[in-house]
Amino acid sequence: MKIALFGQYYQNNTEAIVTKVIEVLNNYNIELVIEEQFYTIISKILKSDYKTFSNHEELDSSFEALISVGGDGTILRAVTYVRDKKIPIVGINAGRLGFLATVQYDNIEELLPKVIAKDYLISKRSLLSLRCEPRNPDLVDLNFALNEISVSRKDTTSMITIETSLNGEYLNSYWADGLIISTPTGSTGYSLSCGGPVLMPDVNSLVITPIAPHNLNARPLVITDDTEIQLKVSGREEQYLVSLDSRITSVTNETTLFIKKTPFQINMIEFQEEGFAKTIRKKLLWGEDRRN
Ligand SMILES: NC(=O)c1ccc[n+]([C@@H]2O[C@H](COP(=O)([O-])OP(=O)(O)OC[C@H]3O[C@@H](n4cnc5c(N)ncnc54)[C@H](O)[C@@H]3O)[C@@H](O)[C@H]2O)c1
Ligand SMILES: Nc1ncnc2c1ncn2[C@@H]1O[C@H](COP(=O)(O)OP(=O)(O)OP(=O)(O)O)[C@@H](O)[C@H]1O
Repeated sequence: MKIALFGQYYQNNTEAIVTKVIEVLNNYNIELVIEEQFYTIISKILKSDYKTFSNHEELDSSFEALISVGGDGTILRAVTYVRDKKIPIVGINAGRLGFLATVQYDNIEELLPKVIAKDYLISKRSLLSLRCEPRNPDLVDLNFALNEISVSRKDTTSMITIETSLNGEYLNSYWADGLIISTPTGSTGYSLSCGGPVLMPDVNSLVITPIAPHNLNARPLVITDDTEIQLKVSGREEQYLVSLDSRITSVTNETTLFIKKTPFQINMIEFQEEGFAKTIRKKLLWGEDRRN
């Protein structure tokens, strides 16, 4: 059995986490294949040599899982390796919030054997893809997002106007700092900070959330996830920013954006004892209100 390991940083707890992961996998004779740059930064703590991978083409369905060591940002990056290959992803939280990275250091010994035994649930996560007209060379390869695709103003304090249509039907022109098109997974990220609703991860919906809209009646809107969203941005500056999760690029005002669900989903490993409801209580602190 083969498992991939991915991370981006080496900090205080990296050694403890990686050592524990290797110890558990060794006990089960699992072949570990480590992402090349992560391998370089953790090589000083490794006691043997490992095979590496350096791009998405080197991962395939022969991998039983990918372990991401870090925070949510690291999981978002891990997704760019996994893409449509269906390799289940499990995140060990070495960061701050770790909303998507649900395994804590103390649970590694208990939960990793469950990954090996496939004793887990798969939470299927939808993603968004972006098509630009005219074509944008920056957005040819990595044109998908697990959390959200957003547009926002660039090099100006002026608002932008985002003319928005759904399946070709005009919806609204948002006059705002920007607009977020969020997946259910992303609903607890940027969209939530801008007043959007929390969606359960498996609902077939997307959320359109304006960022600081000056049309005060503009509110976050939940739409079905088979909708194609078309955006046309105008503003004082020639360019605006488009983000796909943590990645960002500049786009000119003449560009029309078409956003829709990708044909593939990401398989997130979910343990019975660490479901979404528990994550909301723990990480969004819903459980802290003890009045009832
Ligand atoms: N004002 C905001 O809340 C804001 C602004 C920009 C980006 N973001 C989020 O950050 C993501 C990019 O992550 P990064 O690490 O590059 O940026 P970052 O370093 O600014 O971290 C963003 C924070 O958002 C949290 N986060 C990310 N995805 C989440 C999710 N699905 N549910 C709950 N929390 C989540 C992370 O744990 C982290 O604490 C974006 O996809 C976006 O959702 C949030
Ligand atoms: N492999 C790692 N080992 C130790 N610490 C890490 C590792 N990866 C990430 N961290 C710590 O977590 C921080 C955040 O990591 P990352 O960018 O993956 O997540 P994030 O998007 O900021 O989300 P979160 O709030 O969940 O940490 C890093 O700055 C670092 O302090």
